[in-house]
Amino acid sequence: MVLRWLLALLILVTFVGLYANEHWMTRRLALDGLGPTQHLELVDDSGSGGTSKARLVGKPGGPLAMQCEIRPVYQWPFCELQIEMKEGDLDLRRFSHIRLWLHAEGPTLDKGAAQVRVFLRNFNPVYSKAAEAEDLKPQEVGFAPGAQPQPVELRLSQFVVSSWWAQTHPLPVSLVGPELDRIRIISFSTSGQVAPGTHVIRVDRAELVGDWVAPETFRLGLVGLWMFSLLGYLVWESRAVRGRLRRSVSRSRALEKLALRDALTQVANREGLSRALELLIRSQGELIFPLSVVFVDADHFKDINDRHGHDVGDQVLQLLAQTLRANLPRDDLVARWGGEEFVLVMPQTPAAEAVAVAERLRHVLAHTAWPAGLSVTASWGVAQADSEAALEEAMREADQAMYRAKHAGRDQVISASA
Ligand SMILES: Nc1nc2c(ncn2[C@@H]2O[C@H](COP(=O)(O)OP(=O)(O)OP(=O)(O)O)[C@@H](O)[C@H]2O)c(=O)[nH]1
Repeated sequence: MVLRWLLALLILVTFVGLYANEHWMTRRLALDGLGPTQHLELVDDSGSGGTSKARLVGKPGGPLAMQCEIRPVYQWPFCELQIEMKEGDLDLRRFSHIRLWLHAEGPTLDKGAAQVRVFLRNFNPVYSKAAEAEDLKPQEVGFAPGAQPQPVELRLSQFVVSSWWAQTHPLPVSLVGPELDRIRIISFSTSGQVAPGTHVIRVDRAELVGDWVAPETFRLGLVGLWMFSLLGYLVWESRAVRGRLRRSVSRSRALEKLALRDALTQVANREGLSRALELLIRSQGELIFPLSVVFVDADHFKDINDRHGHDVGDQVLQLLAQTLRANLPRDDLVARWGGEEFVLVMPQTPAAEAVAVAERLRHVLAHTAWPAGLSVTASWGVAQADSEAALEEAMREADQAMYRAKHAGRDQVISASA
């Protein structure tokens, strides 16, 4: 469930992120010639021997507007509205576009729409020694604002170094191309082939636009996020699988323990006895021999069931098992062989010693307080095994000895060797 929510969240983050990167995560810088950072200046060809005249028009607080009287005195007459960066040059590599709402009017030589040139002037100590406007490398794009829908969006990569400037400023090959890292002046100028007369250039709005995070980088980040999440999921999943495995192993061990124990008497069952013997032989080897096997069978147990009921019979079996278990050393094994029959396995015990133990147990049974005031006795058969190979035979002999005890009148111990 949590996983589904996380997946839904991840998909949401991806879509919102892509949309935000496209529409909201943009960097903008208004070029308005206002404030302490931008300084507005008008330049015309009077500095180059011409007589063209530029002046600011329009209301204060309104759009930047320049009126220019072009007079064909200087060879390349022009007027230019410059926005100078007063507090440090602009690194335009952080932007991708310049967006312009521009208006231009005036006579043209070809009767077409009035043209404007947009300049990005870059400072570089290699060629900007005097730091005058003409020493800044101009990179330009020219177009007729009236001939296209507004705003006009120019990619910064469209700007090329002005050829007229390159001719008078020979540069090493490494510097001949556009440079956008230290833009000091952004300007709007009349076209290079301008007709004499009155011209107006109005900048209703201008802004530099860039991405906070480049779309390629952002998408790469999203791919990284998905990969990271997937990796996290795989780690989490493999841990969960290991946890489940651990739990199921401990559950099956618990079940195995249950399967090896007799449910009624809580001592080992036949399978449990055989596993315990295997373990004993594997860990102790021949050290467990001589080993004695004792078969114990409750006497007249059917009568107990018949006279007092099955429940009392069960209680007798439980008490018999507990009494045997409680009166034997830890190393000795007690198991229910079936019905009212039990087996005792005594490592490092010769038959004579086992007979003595069985006798002692027989006396304990005689003094035990049985349910329903019963007196419960048992018949005992003892046999000795001297090696692993002799174990099965010893079991058979002990069983037979126990039957001999039954036939001899019950409530007694008989050794196979007797
Ligand atoms: N209450 C109870 N009775 C059981 C259980 N398992 C076996 N019995 C009963 O134990 C009785 C064993 O009877 P027999 O094999 O005739 O042996 P016995 O009556 O003890 O006679 P001897 O062994 O010859 O002394 C049967 O009646 C079985 O039903 C058990 O788990 N609970």
